[in-house]
Amino acid sequence: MDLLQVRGLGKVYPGKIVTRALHDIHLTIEQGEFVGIMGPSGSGKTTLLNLVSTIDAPSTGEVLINGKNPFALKRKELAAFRRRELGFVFQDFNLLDTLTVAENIVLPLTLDRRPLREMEKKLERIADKLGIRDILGKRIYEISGGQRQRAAIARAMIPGPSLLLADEPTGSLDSNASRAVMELLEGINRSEGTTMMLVSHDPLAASYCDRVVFIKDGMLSSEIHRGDSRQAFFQKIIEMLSFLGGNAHELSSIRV
Ligand SMILES: Nc1ncnc2c1ncn2[C@@H]1O[C@H](COP(=O)(O)OP(=O)(O)OP(=O)(O)O)[C@@H](O)[C@H]1O
Repeated sequence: MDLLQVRGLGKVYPGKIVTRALHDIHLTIEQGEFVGIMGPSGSGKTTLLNLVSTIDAPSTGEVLINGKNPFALKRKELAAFRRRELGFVFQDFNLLDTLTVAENIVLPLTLDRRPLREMEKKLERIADKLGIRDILGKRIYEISGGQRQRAAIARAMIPGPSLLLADEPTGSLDSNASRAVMELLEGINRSEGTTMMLVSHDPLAASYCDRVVFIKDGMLSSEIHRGDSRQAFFQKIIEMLSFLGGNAHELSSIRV
């Protein structure tokens, strides 16, 4: 079943200099698929993620999530749709520093006014899954970057979203923490069947996906599938990035 359908999507940013950031994008992501979006700086990756996540509205075309067009919803319905159907993971974690890990994780359920018992049960389950049970009482400033990202993933996953959207989730992490975070995302994708879309410059992170779609100059340029070997996929991703071009610094942080 198709979880995400992007049809003829385009985005033009108006202004003194008009920027056509995306042009006629067609992309389908199946239920349970883990898809990476890569491309040179300025190619339109974040714009695509912002349109799929309903943060920004398209200039042309449409986005369907579970067959529903979120842009057709009223403001309140859209807020509820976002809270229940979509999970977000960001490079800089977006956690509230003065709250505990547990308070941060249950925040989406608190906003949805879920019963306390349900929150506790879900918190326990997700904390076990992400290996952060022993830090639930700590405040965000007391934990490491890798632990912060795990807490952010737990917060994104606790409502049971249909689609998890991750924007450079390893961008602030060292290679060991990056690997651990990607293994967790891959594990959740496999065990919970959550569909995932990841935007990243990091070939290591992208190599955990089932498929990587490349964007260049606001258009889809190609896609490659993982197959059995993550190592071979990693190599293919690097070759494709070199082929597509971009700035040298984008490839300078490659971690094998
Ligand atoms: N709010 C905005 N207003 C005007 N132009 C924008 C806006 N956001 C992005 N752009 C432009 O749209 C194009 C695509 O930007 P986008 O951020 O989607 O690229 P990206 O692939 O995510 O880049 P990076 O890898 O550097 O994050 C760029 O030319 C950018 O300058």
